[in-house]
Parts: sequence; C-alpha cells; structure tokens
Amino acid sequence: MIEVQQLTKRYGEKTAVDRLDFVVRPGTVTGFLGPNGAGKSTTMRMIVGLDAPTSGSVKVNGKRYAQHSAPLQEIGALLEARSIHPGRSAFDHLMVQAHTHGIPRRRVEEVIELTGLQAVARKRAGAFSLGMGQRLGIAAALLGDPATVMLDEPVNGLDPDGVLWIRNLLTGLAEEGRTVFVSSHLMSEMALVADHLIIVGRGRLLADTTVRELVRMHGGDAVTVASDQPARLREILSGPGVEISGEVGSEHLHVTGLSARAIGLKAAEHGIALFELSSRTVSLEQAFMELTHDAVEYHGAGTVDTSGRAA
Ligand SMILES: Nc1ncnc2c1ncn2[C@@H]1O[C@H](COP(=O)(O)OP(=O)(O)OP(=O)(O)O)[C@@H](O)[C@H]1O
Repeated sequence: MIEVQQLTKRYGEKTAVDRLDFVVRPGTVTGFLGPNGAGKSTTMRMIVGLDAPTSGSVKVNGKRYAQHSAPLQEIGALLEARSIHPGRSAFDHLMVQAHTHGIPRRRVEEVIELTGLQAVARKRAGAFSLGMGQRLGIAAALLGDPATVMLDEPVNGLDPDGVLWIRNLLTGLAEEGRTVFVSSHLMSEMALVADHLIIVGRGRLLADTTVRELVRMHGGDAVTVASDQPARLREILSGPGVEISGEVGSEHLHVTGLSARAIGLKAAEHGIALFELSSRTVSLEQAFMELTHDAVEYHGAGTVDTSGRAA
C-alpha cells in the first residue's frame, strides 16, 4: 500500500509535485499517468526516499520509507535512472544487493529465472540490451519479495515480446495480492494492464479512478440510433441506468447504458425500423488527451487534440 498525503516538491520556483493525495491499494495494478514533466518520476523518487518532500508525506505499507528496517523487503522499485556497474555480471549485481540485505543466494537465482535472465546472468551488465537492462532492473526490484512493487516506465524500449512479458508479470504480481504501481506514457498499454489510474498534470492530481470510469466520464460507450419514431423509441429504451438524449425534431437519439445489439433487438420487437445504429467507444487515449490537454507543458507544433482544436 502506498499512501500519499498533500505531497509537494518544489525545485526553486518550479513546483514539480503539488499537494498530491492518493492511495495505491494492494491486489490491483495501478497506472500512474501524466504528460511529460507532470511530476511522476519526482513522486516515485519521494515514495522511496530518494528525494525529500518540500511538504506533505508518503507512507509505504504503513510507514515512511526510512522507518522500515528492511525497505527492500517492503517496496521494490525500478526507477528511470538505474545505476548498474557495467563491468559486473547480472548475477554479481544482484548478489551484492542480496548480501547487504541478508537475502539468500537462492532468491537471486529465483529472480534471475523469473525475469528470464538465466542465459545472460554471468555476462557483463554493460553489454546488455535495453530490454535485458530492464529485466535486470525488475529482478533487483523483486529481490526482497516486496509487498509493494513500483516501476517507472517499465515497457520503455521493449520489443512486443518484452511488453507482453511485463504485462503478465504485473498482473501476476497483483493477483498474488501485491500493490503494483506503474508509470507509463502508453495509454493503450495501461488500458490492458491497469485496473485503477492515478492521473497527474503539472504536479496536480487530475483523476483517481478506474479505467472504465474514466472512459465512461469522457463519453463512454454511446450508441447513436435513428428512426422515424424517436419519441416511441425513447419510451421503449428507457430504464434504470439508461441515458437518452436527442434534439427535438431530430430522428437521432444518443443512448448510453445499452448496447447497439440490445437497442436493435428492442426496436425490432416493437416493429420500429432503424435507419442508423452505431456505437462510439471513447478510447483511454482520447479520454487521457481530453483530461490532460490543459496540463501538457510542451505541445508539438501543429498537433491537434481529440476535440479538434489546434494545440
Ligand atoms: N532535480 C530537479 N531540479 C529541477 N527541476 C526538476 C528536477 N527534477 C524534476 N524537475 C522538474 O519537475 C517537473 C516534473 O518532473 P518529473 O521528471 O517528475 O516529471 P515526469 O512526469 O516524470 O516526466 P516524464 O514523463 O517526462 O518522465 C519537470 O518540470 C522537471 O523539469
């Protein structure tokens, strides 16, 4: 569990993290999203005590990071800036950390296997590809068998096999009941792996929600239906959880809370002919763009956001 309370970090004039409040719970994968410079890495560094908050606090599994006697057994982290001695083998790199934390050699062998590094474990880490380096960073994060795992951009630079591997690893860790907190720029990837989302922009909390709820709030799964009896169709489709809108005099209705299939079947049951029946699903990417539009620090020239405005 990670509990962030009024967490703030200022670098001179710049407020990188601005009074953030959120809780990351065990048993699910929580995605940490935000545009470049939103404050994700700074927040993650404060969670593991690498940066001191200007104000506010953060607890990991009920205590501040520094108060844990064996922090590696509480939270395993992969942060963007990794420091691996290039001349040391993956095995030795992990053994050094294991030694200093009283972790047995058996666990080093386990994490090497878990991260698929067996074939290269004795090779110099300096010669590792980006993907191998990521796996080694994850092996180190899992070394202490921690209840909380935090990974900053773990899929960066990975090939499709690596991305799939990370996806399965994260969902597996959550299924074991661990707290899994992962940052990423890849919304499509987050949609597949995360249940819950913390979204930040310019250091502030923009949303603390589920993937489903975020998509629903930004238009969700709406169906457009057209017929020559819109008033009757509206009556037939009305029910709990169903929202219907449409302009007076228009043949079109916009329906949420019912699938296109259910609407088609109900219309047929009542002998109403339909001229149009189309679903519109807002992707997580669109919802994210709408939510963070005003919080993006650097827009590329000529980029257009999802609402069609020039950014
Ligand atoms: N050591 C530092 N000194 C001064 N400013 C900093 C420092 N570290 C971060 N910042 C600034 O704080 C803001 C937040 O940076 P941070 O790296 O936490 O964002 P991020 O969301 O992780 O971005 P990205 O997605 O690009 O990695 C940025 O504007 C950054 O320039």
